[in-house]
Amino acid sequence: MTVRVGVIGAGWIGQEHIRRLTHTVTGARVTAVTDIDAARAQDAAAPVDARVLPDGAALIASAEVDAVLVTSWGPTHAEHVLNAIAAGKPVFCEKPLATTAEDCLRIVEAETAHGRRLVQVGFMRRYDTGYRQMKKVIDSGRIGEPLIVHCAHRNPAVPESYTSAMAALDTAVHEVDVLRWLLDDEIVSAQVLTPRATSRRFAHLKDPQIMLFETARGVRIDLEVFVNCQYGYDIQCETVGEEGLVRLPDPAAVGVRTAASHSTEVLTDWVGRFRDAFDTEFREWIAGVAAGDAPTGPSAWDGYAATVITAATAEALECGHVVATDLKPRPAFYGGTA
Ligand SMILES: NC(=O)c1ccc[n+]([C@@H]2O[C@H](COP(=O)([O-])OP(=O)(O)OC[C@H]3O[C@@H](n4cnc5c(N)ncnc54)[C@H](O)[C@@H]3O)[C@@H](O)[C@H]2O)c1
Ligand SMILES: O[C@H]1[C@H](O)[C@@H](O)[C@H](O)[C@@H](O)[C@H]1O
Repeated sequence: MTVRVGVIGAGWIGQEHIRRLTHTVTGARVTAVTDIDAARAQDAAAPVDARVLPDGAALIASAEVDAVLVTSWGPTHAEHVLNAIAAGKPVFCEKPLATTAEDCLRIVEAETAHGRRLVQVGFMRRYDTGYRQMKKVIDSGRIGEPLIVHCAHRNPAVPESYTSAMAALDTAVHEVDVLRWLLDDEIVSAQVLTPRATSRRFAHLKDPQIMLFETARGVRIDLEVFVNCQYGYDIQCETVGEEGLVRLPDPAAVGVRTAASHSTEVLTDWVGRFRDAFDTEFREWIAGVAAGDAPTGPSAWDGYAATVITAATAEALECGHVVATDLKPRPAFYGGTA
């Protein structure tokens, strides 16, 4: 069966995923595209022979759409995801699931009432080979109980529209998700320290930031978010356990020795760094939809947790104190005990 996908939002990542679904993933075809910018929708739809539909509601209702991909702006996600659940169609939503805890909970309630998982959230790091290897090592017990995690998330530069709160909401959100999954633990509090600011930033921005998280089992996480680091796109993660440590590998790159130096290239953006992870994420999602299986990737509950934890982190930046995340108990529908 070919899964016919409708795409809502044909911007940067929407276009990336349209290309991916068309040229990389087998068993999928993009049949419909919509964007509030009609010209952009047309430009994205034409090369893949997809139909342009007037809005998200029309796309979700279309008989030519089996599954929905939401890649519009964050504040619009909840409406599209809720419409897809009402239509009983599988929906893949790029992060964030929604921008408020209330909207995330509306999605959780709607999916629970539907009685079967339909929603997957686009946290692609869970599909990265290095993170998957780290998880295997942690789960095997080889490094003993995890105690501390050291992370860095560095972007070369960000535009003027990027705000200090986005360091948590837009950037650290990836670590928040992948660490909850890696450690199989919940983040219970957040704190943010602001070192001396880099001169290579727009004046309104607090950059870099050091985020400190604590999990329910007492693991401490430090995360440097530095979005004007200049030198490249660099993701680091090291988990220290009672009997050893495991470190995320850097992407494979040839070593060059010349003129009395040894160097390897550092990537410059997330598109290249996580290309393989995005490919695997979409291959697995499409295979599941084609087989009629419920999604196994990041759930609406994970989307809710990420939104709540990153909001608490942004609040911690503002107030300078430790902020409790105060997550609701995980419902049984999502593997919890509540
Ligand atoms: N997983 C990742 O690493 C990753 C990377 C980049 C972006 N994202 C997420 O993907 C989403 C899109 O980001 P982007 O960088 O592509 O943004 P973008 O601004 O390039 O594209 C968004 C597009 O959505 C359209 N749009 C907005 N509201 C709409 C609506 N209601 N209906 C139809 N179209 C609508 C806009 O016109 C625009 O073309 C964001 O939520 C972002 O956080 C995820
Ligand atoms: O939306 C992007 C994307 O999620 C990247 O993976 C992250 O490194 C950036 O900081 C963020 O702005």
